[in-house]
Amino acid sequence: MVNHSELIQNLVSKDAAHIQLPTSQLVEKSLERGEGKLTNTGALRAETGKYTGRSPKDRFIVEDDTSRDKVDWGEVNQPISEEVFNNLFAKVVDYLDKKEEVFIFNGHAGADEATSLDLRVINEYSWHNMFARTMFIRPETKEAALNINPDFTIVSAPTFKADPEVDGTKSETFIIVSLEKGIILIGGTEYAGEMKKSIFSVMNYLLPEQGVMSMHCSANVGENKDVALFFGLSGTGKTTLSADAQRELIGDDEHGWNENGVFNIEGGCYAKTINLSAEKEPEIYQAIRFGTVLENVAVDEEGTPDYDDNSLTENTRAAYPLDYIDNARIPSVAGHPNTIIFLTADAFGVLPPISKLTKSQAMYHFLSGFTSKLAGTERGVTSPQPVFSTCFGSPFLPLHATTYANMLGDLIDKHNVNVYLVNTGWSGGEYGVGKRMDLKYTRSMVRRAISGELVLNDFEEDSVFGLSIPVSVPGVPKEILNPRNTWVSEEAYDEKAKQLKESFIENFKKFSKDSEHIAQKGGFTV
Ligand SMILES: Nc1ncnc2c1ncn2[C@@H]1O[C@H](COP(=O)(O)OP(=O)(O)O)[C@@H](O)[C@H]1O
Ligand SMILES: C=C(OP(=O)(O)O)C(=O)O
Ligand SMILES: [Mn+2]
Repeated sequence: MVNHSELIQNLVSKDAAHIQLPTSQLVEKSLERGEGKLTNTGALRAETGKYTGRSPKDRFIVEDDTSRDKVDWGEVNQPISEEVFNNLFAKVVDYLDKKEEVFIFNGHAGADEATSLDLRVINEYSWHNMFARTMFIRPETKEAALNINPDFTIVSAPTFKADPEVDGTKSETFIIVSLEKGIILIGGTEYAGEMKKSIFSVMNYLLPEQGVMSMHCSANVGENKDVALFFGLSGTGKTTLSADAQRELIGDDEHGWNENGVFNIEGGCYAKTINLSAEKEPEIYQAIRFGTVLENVAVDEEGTPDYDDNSLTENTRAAYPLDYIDNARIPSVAGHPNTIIFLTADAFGVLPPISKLTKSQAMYHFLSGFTSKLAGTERGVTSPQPVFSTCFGSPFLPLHATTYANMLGDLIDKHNVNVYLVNTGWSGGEYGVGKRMDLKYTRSMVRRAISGELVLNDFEEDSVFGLSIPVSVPGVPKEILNPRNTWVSEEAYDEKAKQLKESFIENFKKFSKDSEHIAQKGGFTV
């Protein structure tokens, strides 16, 4: 019998356990241990070796009495036995116990106190602990942190490699969530994003049970208290578009929505830095300083980061505390959203750059979750791959998609929310022919949607998907609004659009008969 809490307690009380080190000491430790390098921005820079993105094929949920009847098992939520988990857990803890040092952070996930999760992160690496300290919510004092009795504990040992034959994993890498024990076990990968996304998955399991909607979205709020949400799979623009000098940032990736409004789950942001520039993304650029962790960013001998260099990965990242964005709202809590934006990076170049959705179209597109997996965030993805990622976040959803969709539908109704579909992907042809939508145009469109001006607009209906396309948006060339006009050949556009529509229909078949009415109202027949 493995006594999990006793084993964790042994690690925590070990002499060489560094508990709740402040950022400066974590930076010092990381440098002293040779884990990273200080850049001339002040940010700490680390490399993650061969895993520069998430490893979804190595992610499991323990199948036990708690999870068995609740989790939507399948390719995303792969079951693993209690026995495999227990054996591996004991091995990993023993492995860490033999290390000279371990790093421990206590904190929270969820800015709403009623549903906040108390957590502890035990790391082999100092820079990982700095990442955890940056990305989760930091308790106000060290004393408060030490008093935390965690609901969930992450145990991360990147240099521990599993032997699939012996350990029952699929490879040397594993991310295993035990909902019953409140433990997340990570080994074989140094990609720091696994930690934050595993806690997000846990919140996506726990919040709906408490009647709270959980969402893979960014959020910001304007002077008039108008809240906007941006849903989207990785790389579609959640972080970029939510950082806006004219609006307060609530958070860039994970939120809950309860009877009072929305709240951030995290205490930091995790921005993509590929091709980052001060001109295009000033808020993010200036957030890269002491206290920020740069992951897989190329740095020259003088310590200057080169954000255009993708030699290690497309998925280069910066993790910084929320308050490094000037106008961040902390505690990150706000009222009910007025506008919801679904971000899609359409690699076919077929969907309009912005369209207004009816309530049922919104439900249809939320369940479909059409977008592309962009290069880098998941292992093995090197060019945009069209994908249907239900709720724009299927890798992180333990429950059935309709649980989240029903909750969102009720909230949209209740709060009379305007919903837009925004294509931040390709225009003028598919990937390889056309080019990615210009960020400044996307920003203009999004601003007009949020300000409410677009609702008053004239719309034309697109013939393929029945989407309402505004006929004009100030600051945006008219000819790009209807994608059909941007292709060299209209016939080629029609052909591609037809193909995309068919894949929408095919994909929607996975939902039950109950969802058919959504498809029909969404402008499709199943
Ligand atoms: N039209 C556009 N809209 C949004 N982002 C764009 C656009 N064109 C290029 N990008 C780039 O795409 C990336 C979006 O990444 P990010 O905002 O981090 O996505 P997410 O937070 O959804 O994972 C950024 O590197 C951004 O500069
Ligand atoms: C960190 C990730 O997501 P995002 O790009 O949405 O922040 C991820 O998917 O690993
Ligand atoms: Mn992001």
